Amino acid sequence: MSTTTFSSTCFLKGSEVKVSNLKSNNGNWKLHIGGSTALSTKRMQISNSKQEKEIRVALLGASGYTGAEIIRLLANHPYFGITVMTADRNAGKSMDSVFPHFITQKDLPVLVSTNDADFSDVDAVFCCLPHGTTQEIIKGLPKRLKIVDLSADFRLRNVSEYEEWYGQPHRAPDLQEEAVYGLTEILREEIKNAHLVANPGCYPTSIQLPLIPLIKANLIEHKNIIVDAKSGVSGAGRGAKVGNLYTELTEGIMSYGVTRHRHVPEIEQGLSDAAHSKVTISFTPHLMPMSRGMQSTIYVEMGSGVTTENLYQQLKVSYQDEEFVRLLEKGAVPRTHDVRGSNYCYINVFPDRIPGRAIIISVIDNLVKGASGQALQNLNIMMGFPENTGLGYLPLFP
Ligand SMILES: NC(=O)C1=CN([C@@H]2O[C@H](COP(=O)(O)OP(=O)(O)OC[C@H]3O[C@@H](n4cnc5c(N)ncnc54)[C@H](OP(=O)(O)O)[C@@H]3O)[C@@H](O)[C@H]2O)C=CC1
Ligand SMILES: CC(=O)N[C@@H](CCC(=O)OP(=O)(O)O)C(=O)O
Repeated sequence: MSTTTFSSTCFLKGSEVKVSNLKSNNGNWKLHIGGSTALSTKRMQISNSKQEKEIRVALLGASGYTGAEIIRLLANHPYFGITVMTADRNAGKSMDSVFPHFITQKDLPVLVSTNDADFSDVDAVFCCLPHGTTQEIIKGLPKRLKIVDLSADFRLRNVSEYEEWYGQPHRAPDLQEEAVYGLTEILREEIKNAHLVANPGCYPTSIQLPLIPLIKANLIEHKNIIVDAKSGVSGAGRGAKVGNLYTELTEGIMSYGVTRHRHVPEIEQGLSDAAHSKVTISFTPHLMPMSRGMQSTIYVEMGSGVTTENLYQQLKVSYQDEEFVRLLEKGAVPRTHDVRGSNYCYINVFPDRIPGRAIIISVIDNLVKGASGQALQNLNIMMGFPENTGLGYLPLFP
C-alpha cells in the first residue's frame, strides 16, 4: 500500500470547503470532504468495489447474518474492499442470490468454499464462521494477514476452559496465546498491535461494557451479580432450526442455556481481569420475537457506602470520550429500538427499591456492536484508520 496525503482549502460550487486527507494510492485519488469520501473522477456511490479501496478484505462465512452485516457496513467504508467471500452450502452462488437485498452490489466476488479461497490478494480477514470450525481454518491462513474472528474460538485464554464449555478439543492452542480479546473500549491499546483479534460475543459485550468500569473502580461487589438478558433471533445465525421458526417464537419469550450458557466463562474472564480476583455471575439469556437487538438487565450489590450516583458518575467519566458507548440522561430507559442498526451501546443505572442494590440496563444491536460493527471497529484500529470509519450509521427507528 503506497499512499500520498495532503490537506488544503478549495471552492466547490462557490462555497469554501476544507479538503483534508487527499489520498493517492497508485495514482487513484480519493477526496475527503466534510468526513465523507468520494472519488474525484466518479460520483459518490455505495459500493464494495475492490478497485477503489486500498485494503483488500476476505470475508469468511459471508453468506451468514454477520457476514452480510459486514458487507452492509463496508459498502460505506472508504478503505476496505472485499476481494474474497466464502460460504459452505452456498458456495458457487452470487451474494444477491443468497441475500436479494444486495442486488445493487454487483461488484461483490462470487462465494467460494473456504478451502478454495485464494488469499494472495488479501490484507485482512473477517472470520464469520461457526465456533468449532474456525481454529483449524485460521491456523492455515498466511501469517501476514490481520484477522478478526467473530466466533468464540479464540475468546477464552484458558484452553481447558474452552474445551470444557465448548465440548471439543482446542485445535490451535499456540494461536490462542497470540489472540487479543476485542472489547474495543477496554482493550484498544492491545488491539492496535494484534495479529488476531477474538471479537467478543454479543451478550458479553452488552454485559462487560457497563460492569468493567464499575469493578475497576471498586464500586460493586464481586458476588451476587445477576444478569437477565434478551436477544433477537438473528443472534442464532441463519441456519434453519425448528426453535427459530416464526410459529415457535412469535407471541412468546423463551429462556435458554439456563445455568450453563457458554458465554458465562467469557463474561467472568473479563470481569475477573478487571477485579484481579474471581468474579462470578448468574446469567440467563432469553430469545425474543424480534429480528435484532439485545438488552441486558443487570442487578448488582454496591460496595459499602456507595450510591447509584457514584455508579452513574463513574460510567460518565469512563465513557465521556467514547463515540459508541453512551450513558443516557438520568432516568432515561435504554431501548433496543434506539440502537437498532447502529454500533452504539446505550447504558443507564437505576437505584433498586432494595437499599444497597442497583439496576443497570445496557442495550446493543447484536449484529452490530455485538458482532460485525465491533469487528469493523477493531480492524480499523489494527489497520491504523480512525476506529469509527464506516460506522457512522444512525440507529434505524422505528
Ligand atoms: N449472529 C450474531 O448475532 C452473532 C454471531 N456471532 C458469531 O459469529 C459467527 C457467525 O455467526 P452468524 O453469521 O450469525 O452465523 P450464520 O449461521 O448466519 O452463518 C455462518 C456462516 O458460516 C458458513 N459455514 C457454516 N459451516 C461452515 C463450515 N463447516 N465451513 C465453512 N463455512 C461454514 C455458512 O455458510 P452457508 O450458509 O453457505 O452454509 C455461513 O456463511 C458465529 O461464530 C457466531 O457465533 C457473534 C456475535 C453475534
Ligand atoms: C440468540 C442466540 O442464539 N444467540 C447466541 C449468541 C450469539 C453470539 O454472540 O454468539 P457467539 O458467542 O457464538 O459468537 C447464543 O446464545 O448462542
